[in-house]
Amino acid sequence: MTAAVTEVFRRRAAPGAALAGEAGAIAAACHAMAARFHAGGRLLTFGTGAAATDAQHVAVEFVHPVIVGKRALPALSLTGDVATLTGVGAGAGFDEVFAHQVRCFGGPDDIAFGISPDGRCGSVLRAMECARDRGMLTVALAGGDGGALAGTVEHLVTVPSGDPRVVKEVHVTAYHVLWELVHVFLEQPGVLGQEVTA
Ligand SMILES: O=C(CO)[C@@H](O)[C@H](O)[C@H](O)[C@H](O)COP(=O)(O)O
Repeated sequence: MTAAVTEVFRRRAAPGAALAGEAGAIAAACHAMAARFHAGGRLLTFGTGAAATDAQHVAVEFVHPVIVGKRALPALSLTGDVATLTGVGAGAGFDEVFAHQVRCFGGPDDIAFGISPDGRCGSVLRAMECARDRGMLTVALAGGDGGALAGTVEHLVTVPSGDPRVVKEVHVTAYHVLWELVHVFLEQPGVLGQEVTA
């Protein structure tokens, strides 16, 4: 293999290892998400570009688990309705496309789950501000230092890479891990009121 090919594979080694430093943040996020589901809350997911379909992937993992026998949990992606996205975008600007839906659908027991590889996506940030104002739990996946999301959400999981391709690839692993750990906590409701440590 040429050095260039080797380098491409080196950057993609072990997504789980890339998240090792985030274990505590992931566990805390899942514990808080499980508590919201236990209380009857729902998950609203969003992101732009490739993260829009990641948001849909996250929602279907919860609504229709790929692991047979796991409980279905209420989740809705805010990225799939073209009429709403284009209507709100044209009328209020693209930064409002998720915030408007959060205001319509989000309640205080719910969870806002945003994905932005650079942590600076305006529509994700606006939605998180609205979600926080409504008392929703705010959880985000980002990359690098987390960008502006770092100061905006309660639970941030960030992939320590400056390469957006690697960040996006590791995000898939991150949200599968998040889904799995939410179920671990939900299956032991006694731990939902306790402090969680990694
Ligand atoms: O998502 C893709 C393609 O992978 C891009 O086309 C797109 O411009 C951006 O990366 C996405 O909109 C994500 O942006 P951001 O959340 O990192 O600001």
